[in-house]
Amino acid sequence: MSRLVVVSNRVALVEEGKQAAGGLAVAILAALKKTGGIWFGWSGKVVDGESQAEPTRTEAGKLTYATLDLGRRDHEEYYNGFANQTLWPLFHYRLGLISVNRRTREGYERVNAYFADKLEPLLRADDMIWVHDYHLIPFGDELRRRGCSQRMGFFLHTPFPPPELLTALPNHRDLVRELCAYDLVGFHTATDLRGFCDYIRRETDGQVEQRGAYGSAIIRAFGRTLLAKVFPISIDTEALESLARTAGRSRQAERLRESLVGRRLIIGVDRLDYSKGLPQRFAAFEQLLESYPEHCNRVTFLQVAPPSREDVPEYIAIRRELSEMAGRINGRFAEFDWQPIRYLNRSFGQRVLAGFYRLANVGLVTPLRDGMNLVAKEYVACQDAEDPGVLVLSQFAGAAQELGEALIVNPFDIEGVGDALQRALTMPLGERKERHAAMMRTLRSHHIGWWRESYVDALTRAPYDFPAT
Ligand SMILES: O=P(O)(O)OC[C@H]1O[C@H](O[C@H]2O[C@H](CO)[C@@H](O)[C@H](O)[C@H]2O)[C@H](O)[C@@H](O)[C@@H]1O
Ligand SMILES: O=c1ccn([C@@H]2O[C@H](COP(=O)(O)OP(=O)(O)O)[C@@H](O)[C@H]2O)c(=O)[nH]1
Repeated sequence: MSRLVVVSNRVALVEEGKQAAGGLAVAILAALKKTGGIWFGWSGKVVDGESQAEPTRTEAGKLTYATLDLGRRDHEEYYNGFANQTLWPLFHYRLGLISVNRRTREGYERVNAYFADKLEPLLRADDMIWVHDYHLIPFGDELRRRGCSQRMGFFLHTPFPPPELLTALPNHRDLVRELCAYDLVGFHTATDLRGFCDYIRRETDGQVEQRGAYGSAIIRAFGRTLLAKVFPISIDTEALESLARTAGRSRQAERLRESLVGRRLIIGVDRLDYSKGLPQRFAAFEQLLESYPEHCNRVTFLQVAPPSREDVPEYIAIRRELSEMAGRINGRFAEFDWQPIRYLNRSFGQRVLAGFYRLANVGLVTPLRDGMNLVAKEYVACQDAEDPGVLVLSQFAGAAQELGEALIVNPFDIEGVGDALQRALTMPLGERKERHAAMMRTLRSHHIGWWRESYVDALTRAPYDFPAT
């Protein structure tokens, strides 16, 4: 079996014997432990001056972590700049928020080239290379320029926008050409795959041949043949189910339960990101209290929102906006013994979250656009099958394409989400159980191991030499 080399912007260094945080880290570690290999990327540290000259290597059995500290300028232009102020809003359909400038684009290309310089000497001829996310689109092309002919796959964790939006980016063609340097390009949903195929058809001389029931296409473009395919990421369903059974009785979950003194609980858990639709969500909760005043003093909304990408101006703005909204709504509806919104700018570990999900009558997941949204899946997996809560889910989260039994909402329709909350809070047990059971069937078959194995299996078969039709 070939060795696997995983490349991602963030590397989750896990101490021997300790548990990795987050489904993606668990999946990648499981894949790497099987085949042995390297996990390469940014260390998460920013240093004064230049980026680190040589990677720091940490050995853990058959696995080597190779990480690089980024210099301040590289971090600013590559991560804060082009990745998070251009590609992130563009890929989340937010043209009004994109900033376009040559300096950050050059920084992005420079850091990708520098990463390729540092990984190339560590590679073996029969390695399989799996690159993750929008930070690293040019990375495969950079390796190819250095003569690397190994099998290379890319997985995009965000949405891929339709060509009408993508063409707002200067030099958009270069970015898509770089994507075509990979042998396999994975997306979360059929919508994302369609955006990519439409771009190839409309903006290049390339050809698209659609295949497969679940969504895949052979792409011939820029002198290369590659497979583009849908691989919806998921969670470790079984592990979360068993975690939630005991986590519901943990000290923190008990404290939360006691603090509610019999009130119902709505929960939201998101990075503090404008893509997550938090202002609209707060407004929808306000709408619930306004339209259905019987819930006043009977329902609490807990929103966990750890700050994210704090150097980027749009993230500073959304944080201010949400604090003001929470203050205003609480000021309007609170009683001396009840605070309607508990808004927390901090993160919690998976075990605590599992206990909180288990207690919550409603999981409220309303992004304006989201690649997948693992929180939606985690909420469902953590419910008690005999008395499950209800998932209210945005139609614009990738997860909605699999979890059709959730209450699917349009997050821009504040009154509609308010009504969905009312429906969720009053849904009869029989309907709750049916919806939950159907979603669990999906999550049990499409779990994180299935995602990882399907992707690695497809990459193993590269390079693709499909006969032209
Ligand atoms: O690394 P950060 O800048 O702190 O951001 C955290 C991650 O956010 C994004 O997550 C996406 O991946 C999830 C798993 O596939 C998916 O469910 C979600 O919809 C996406 O938003 C980002 O794409 C990651 O690279 C970041 O590490
Ligand atoms: O306080 C928190 C908030 C979130 N998460 C985890 O972070 C991930 C968020 O993934 P998702 O796909 O929902 O969104 P992203 O942040 O990747 O855009 C999920 O596994 C959450 O359980 C966490 O561990 N602690």
